Amino acid sequence: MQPENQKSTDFCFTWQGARASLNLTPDFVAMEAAVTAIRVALPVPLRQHFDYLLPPELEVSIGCRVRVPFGKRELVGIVWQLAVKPDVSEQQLKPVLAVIDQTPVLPALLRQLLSFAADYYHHPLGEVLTAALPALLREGRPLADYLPRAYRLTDSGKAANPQSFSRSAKQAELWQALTTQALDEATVKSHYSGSALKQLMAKELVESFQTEIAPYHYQGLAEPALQLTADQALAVTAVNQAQGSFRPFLLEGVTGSGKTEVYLQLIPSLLELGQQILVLLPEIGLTPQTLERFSKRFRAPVLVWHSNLSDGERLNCWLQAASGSAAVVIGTRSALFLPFRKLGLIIIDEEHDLSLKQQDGFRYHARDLAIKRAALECCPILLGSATPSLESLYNCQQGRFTKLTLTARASGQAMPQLELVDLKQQVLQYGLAAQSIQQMQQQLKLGKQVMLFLNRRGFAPALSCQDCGWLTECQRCSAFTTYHKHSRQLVCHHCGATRAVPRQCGGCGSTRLAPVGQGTEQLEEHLSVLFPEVPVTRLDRDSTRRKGAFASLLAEIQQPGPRLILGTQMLAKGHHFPFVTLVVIVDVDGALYSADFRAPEQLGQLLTQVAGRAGRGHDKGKVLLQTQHPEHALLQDIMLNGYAAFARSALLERQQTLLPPCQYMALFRAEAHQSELCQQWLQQVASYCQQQPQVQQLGPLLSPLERRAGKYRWQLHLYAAQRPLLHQLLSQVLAEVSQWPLSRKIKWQLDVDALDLS
Ligand SMILES: Nc1ncnc2c1ncn2[C@@H]1O[C@H](COP(=O)(O)OP(=O)(O)OP(=O)(O)O)[C@@H](O)[C@H]1O
Ligand SMILES: [Zn+2]
Repeated sequence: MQPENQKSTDFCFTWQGARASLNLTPDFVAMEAAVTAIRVALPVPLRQHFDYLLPPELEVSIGCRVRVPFGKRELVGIVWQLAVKPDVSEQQLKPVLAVIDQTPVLPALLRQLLSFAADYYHHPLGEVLTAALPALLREGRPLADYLPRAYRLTDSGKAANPQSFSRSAKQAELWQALTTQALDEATVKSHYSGSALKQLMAKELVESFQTEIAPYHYQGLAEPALQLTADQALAVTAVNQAQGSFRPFLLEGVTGSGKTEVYLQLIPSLLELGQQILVLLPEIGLTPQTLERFSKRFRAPVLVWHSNLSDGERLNCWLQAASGSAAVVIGTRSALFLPFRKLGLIIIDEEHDLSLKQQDGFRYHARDLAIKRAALECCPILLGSATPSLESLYNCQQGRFTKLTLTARASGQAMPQLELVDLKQQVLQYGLAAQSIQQMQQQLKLGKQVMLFLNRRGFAPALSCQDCGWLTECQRCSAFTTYHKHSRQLVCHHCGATRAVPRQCGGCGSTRLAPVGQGTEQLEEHLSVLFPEVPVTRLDRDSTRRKGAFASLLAEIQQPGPRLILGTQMLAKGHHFPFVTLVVIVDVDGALYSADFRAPEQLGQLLTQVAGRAGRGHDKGKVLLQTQHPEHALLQDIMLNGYAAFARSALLERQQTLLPPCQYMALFRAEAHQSELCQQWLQQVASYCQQQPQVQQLGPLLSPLERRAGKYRWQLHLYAAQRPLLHQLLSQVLAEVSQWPLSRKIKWQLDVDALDLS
């Protein structure tokens, strides 16, 4: 019989045993004389292969890191293919300098995912790799350096005479502790003297050794689960039944319907099996509350992953995912590239959120790649939202996703009542209608909280001259500069340029400059005039800049008692505000007439999400929507029929107008100081693309934000009914583009499934 402890070491994570624990295919090949070159993925933004000679004394597996010469530099890359016929002549091949890993750091499944991503987004593999590997691994130190260490007595340590420490109590204390057991690094650091350790090691009485990271042991629920509603129970059963197979689900649950409880109840059965769960969130801001809810529920390690972690913390999370010692990882976009040992389920909350798509460099959509990952892992994936994207709804319609619905709030509370406030011919007080102020007063008097939504940070969108009408503009962008009263600056929200507030008008020299329009900073000031007794909490990018500020402002809101909460779209994202009974949407009119075909969808989502913050506790909620256009079809539709019906008709419209998600799209962008160069370059792309008449073109067009940071911006849209057709054309264009001299004079990008058309 196998002893118990040996069984558990089989599953333990050591780099010697990493191949087994990372589930790798046996692609280790001892290099033979016949092999010509190996292909290495390097972290450089170039669309080409990099082949190297492997000196006969070196051995390497696919997925291992190697150090190679690159121009005058040395780079750390990942072996991607063995035994390739090199792209260059044998004389030009340079040799690999060193092999860093004995066993792969990138398992086969992840390599497959990254290759897919590089192909799909037509992005250089090297940059895809950079997004996927923690920074410390890109530095090229052996992994063993990062594994946890522990301390134990050497043979002479064991034989040491206790009397010999009589002059050092601290050494005696540590030695004594080590006589009973080895101690891990963290324990030694927190409980014992560092210098005592150093001295014991110098005397060769104590030695350090590398320890293993073991898979987690699930110890059950830490708090009782809630009794599910019938809808919730159906959803949980459906996803549970798909365990062990790839199946995408969309959970469309109205705000406050208890989607999180569904996520929580899917997890225990997977933890029993030792599987891991990835929870993707669109924003860092949502990780603390989700972490709290998940770690309170399970006696199993729940980790977070986001860009605010230090390099060391990220590597730690990466190692724990790889070793199976992390049970649940809650993370933003790039968590989808973690090397889980056994992934059993992926959950994406707020799946409609645009932040799930990376908007610079490697422009991937975390939702779409997560679906690919689930397919590779053979596990279910659950996308949750109160306002699903038209993409996901379309996938349900096409039978690719299974739709699950939660139609009512879990608390039994009715959905908030929506009311349009017509601003025409009204005298407003600080941008608020008399009716809004009166209802705010009423709720505050009752001790309730009121939330005001205004999607414009700063004091005012611009300063204007009261004599000649001159407005403060950014010198580098086609945009006005926002007046920030607190920091006494004009800030461009597009390029970030700041300058001191001018004393005089730039047109006529008058000193009569005044703010135009209202931002959150100004509304905050006015609210404390209107309601001097009531505390105001403002949540926007400026008020949450300081580390920890966001969490402490959220904590304020969780306190009962009258309060005014004011903020930008930050407020709309998945937060649970139990004491808010009234939401006032101060101004949406700017968003009603946008040229972007996605604008109505996004506004519908935003309004529904903001409205969904009302009435989540015991008291019923109400939403006031202030507008100059109460007759606008979108507002009427949302108000009378709700998001689900609105989305259905929006999708129909996309079908009729041949727009995504009913068509596939890609966008070329060009930027340069000279506008004509961009236009010319895109024209060249457009002409080339004409060879494929089944791909429709729109443009080249000047982007809605014509100039940013001094550069003019143009775009060319491509649409096709069939994805392969579009992608084949894109590959052909990209091969051409690299040979055009003009390509070096401008900055260009390709954005597949572009969401940002600004
Ligand atoms: N079955 C249940 N019984 C009682 N209360 C529940 C149940 N499920 C969820 N709740 C409670 O309902 C509230 C709202 O749940 P939750 O925050 O999960 O909603 P949500 O669907 O994620 O909302 P949103 O989309 O607005 O973020 C929470 O306080 C939660 O504890
Ligand atoms: Zn600017």
